[in-house]
Amino acid sequence: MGDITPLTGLGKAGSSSIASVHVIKDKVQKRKRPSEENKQVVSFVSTSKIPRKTVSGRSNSAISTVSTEGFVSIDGAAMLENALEEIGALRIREAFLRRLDAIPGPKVTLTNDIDDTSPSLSFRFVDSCVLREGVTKASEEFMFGCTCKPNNGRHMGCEYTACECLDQMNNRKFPYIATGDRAGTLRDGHLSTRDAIFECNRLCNCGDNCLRCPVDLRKGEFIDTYKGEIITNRAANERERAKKKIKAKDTYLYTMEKFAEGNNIPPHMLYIVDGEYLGGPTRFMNHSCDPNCRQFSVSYHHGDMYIYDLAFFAIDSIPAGTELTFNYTDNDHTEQRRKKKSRDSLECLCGSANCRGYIWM
Ligand SMILES: C[S@@+](CC[C@H](N)C(=O)[O-])C[C@H]1O[C@@H](n2cnc3c(N)ncnc32)[C@H](O)[C@@H]1O
Repeated sequence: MGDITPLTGLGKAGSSSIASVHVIKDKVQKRKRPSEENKQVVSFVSTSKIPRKTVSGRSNSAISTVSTEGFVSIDGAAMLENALEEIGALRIREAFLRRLDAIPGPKVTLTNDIDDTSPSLSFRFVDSCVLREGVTKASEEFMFGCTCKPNNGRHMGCEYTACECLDQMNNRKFPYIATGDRAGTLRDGHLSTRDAIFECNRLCNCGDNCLRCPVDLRKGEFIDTYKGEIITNRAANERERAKKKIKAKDTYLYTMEKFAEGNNIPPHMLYIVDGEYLGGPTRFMNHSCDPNCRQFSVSYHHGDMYIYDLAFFAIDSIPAGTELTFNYTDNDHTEQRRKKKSRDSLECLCGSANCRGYIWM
């Protein structure tokens, strides 16, 4: 993607703050489409490694002085400034919590048990992607649904049938488990692949039970999709350049390149989801070299190779309170290892035993 390296995962800038997404176990309503509605309850914990930021943008360290008696003395003006900063930070947090409360569906909470930094208020939660200038979806006219019998005479929808929606899937196998304890979760056979998932859509004939209705965070469970502004490659380059100028480190760009190779789509034609300013809870998910989630590409419009869902699934059973992570560069380990350290290399702070040292080189 121009002067931005195409990524299977997230962006490429340097490292700074690390807010993270955690699971809080809760029941999720039975709903039809996993990647749109069966979002799990998550909480955020900021594990920021950057120095404390103040509302005024100045460091607090400049306003405390150590007296000869060895006590910390703070003058009146500095105390006032400190108090105002605290109030400002509190207001930001309260405003952010109000935004979290307003997210439809299961409760999302935010905690920061590492430091006193506040989340940015220039970020807003959205429940679906926002298409920006130059980005177009494939026309609905080209959308088609399957011709399976409603619920296939049972309660399972159209799995294990000649469902046309599976035509684009490797080996034509329905990717979800239909019955038992893990009903609705991704099959182990699929979890170990990077294969895209093609699902039924509103034009399909198969009925309401076709898809999944998970109730807990089990292995293979759908978590949520990555949401944000969908922008062109050119716009993404411009945004990256602007960020470089101000030395901003965190990156939230996610390139939709799953179907590029098979369809000869050149990098400059690809769309990118930017979750920095508009996004969902998964925009806070950090990278880990030993992740518990993986992103899968899920498509409903079988003719649209540019826009699809970036859906996260648990690749293990995840106990409540565990940070949700995924591998930003996934299968690119070998390629990453071949690369040399550069200005854009991002040191990995995941702390896992098999940490490869860098998220990307
Ligand atoms: C999508 S954001 C993740 C959420 C972000 N930490 C936040 O607070 O909003 C991606 C950025 O987080 C940071 N990050 C995520 N995982 C990291 C890791 N394992 N080591 C170092 N930095 C990480 C990097 O700066 C990266 O560009």
